[in-house]
Amino acid sequence: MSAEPETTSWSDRLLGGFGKTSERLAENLGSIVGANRLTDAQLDDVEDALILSDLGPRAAARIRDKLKSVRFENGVDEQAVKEAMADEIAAILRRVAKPLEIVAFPRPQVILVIGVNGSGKTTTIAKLAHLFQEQDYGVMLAAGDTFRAAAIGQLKVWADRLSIPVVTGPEGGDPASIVFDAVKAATDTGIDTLIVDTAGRLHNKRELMDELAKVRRVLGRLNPEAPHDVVLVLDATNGQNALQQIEIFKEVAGVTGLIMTKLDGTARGGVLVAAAEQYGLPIHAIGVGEKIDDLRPFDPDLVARVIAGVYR
Ligand SMILES: Nc1nc2c(ncn2[C@@H]2O[C@H](COP(=O)(O)OP(=O)(O)OP(=O)(O)O)[C@@H](O)[C@H]2O)c(=O)[nH]1
Repeated sequence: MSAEPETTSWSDRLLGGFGKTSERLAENLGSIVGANRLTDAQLDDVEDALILSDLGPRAAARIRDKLKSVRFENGVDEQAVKEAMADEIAAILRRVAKPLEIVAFPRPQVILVIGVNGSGKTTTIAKLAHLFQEQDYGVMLAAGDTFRAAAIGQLKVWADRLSIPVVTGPEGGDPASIVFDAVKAATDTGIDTLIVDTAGRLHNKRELMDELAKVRRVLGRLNPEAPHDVVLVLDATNGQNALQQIEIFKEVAGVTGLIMTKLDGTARGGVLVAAAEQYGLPIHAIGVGEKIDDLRPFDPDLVARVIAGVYR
């Protein structure tokens, strides 16, 4: 039970983070009262509220369908409907909640992190590194985003702060050669996981695809299993555009899992549920702030209750 205070504060941060999302859902839901079943009109209202809260048409239709058969023993009211919604949102999220685990043998486990510029990629890499450090894993970073000098500098700053090694090259350098050096260094020094930053030039799909393909080829030469994970970082404030990014990066980079950031301060947190329902890709963690410990593996039941506005 020693983890209790930490868990509590994370729950509080989640509550703060998803506050706007659950407020939006409550606003759209309005007041609902009735006998033991939701009427068709009320089910329509629930479905609309879910869509307006960015949960997406598929998740909204699924939840509507499930709520149709729910019998509310103590009558229909807003709280009871929200509780029932929380159960169904949790069912959708449980299927995809999957923490990123270090299991590769031989080490290192190579994690490519991809995402458009500004999605929170670099910060997320630092937060992930911190999470792994907390679990006593040896972590190394590689600055594979050589497109912008600032990206390299930012990664170095985080590595210094966390006291972990980082392999960098010059601006405009070949990402594949940096990744090659990094894997060699990580292997030689017994590092458990190498987290690789990559460029996020979505407007030039061909170039990005070629670059990632080259990184993969080079990795494959050193370790046929690498990269073990290709994690797409998404900015929740982009709402439905985040879903389009999944579509494109799936095609370009073979995404194996997602991390959604900036769930704090946005009313669009419902997009997490839309992504889970629509793509079924593992969701490894969520970010609810700029601080180093603002990223955690996500607890689907807790997040569902926070979104539905029934936590506490
Ligand atoms: N509020 C909030 N801000 C975040 C979160 N994650 C990252 N940020 C901020 O978002 C901004 C962009 O994050 P970066 O990590 O630089 O994003 P990037 O995708 O690497 O972008 P470039 O460095 O431009 O390639 C920074 O100001 C971060 O502090 C989050 O979960 N919540």
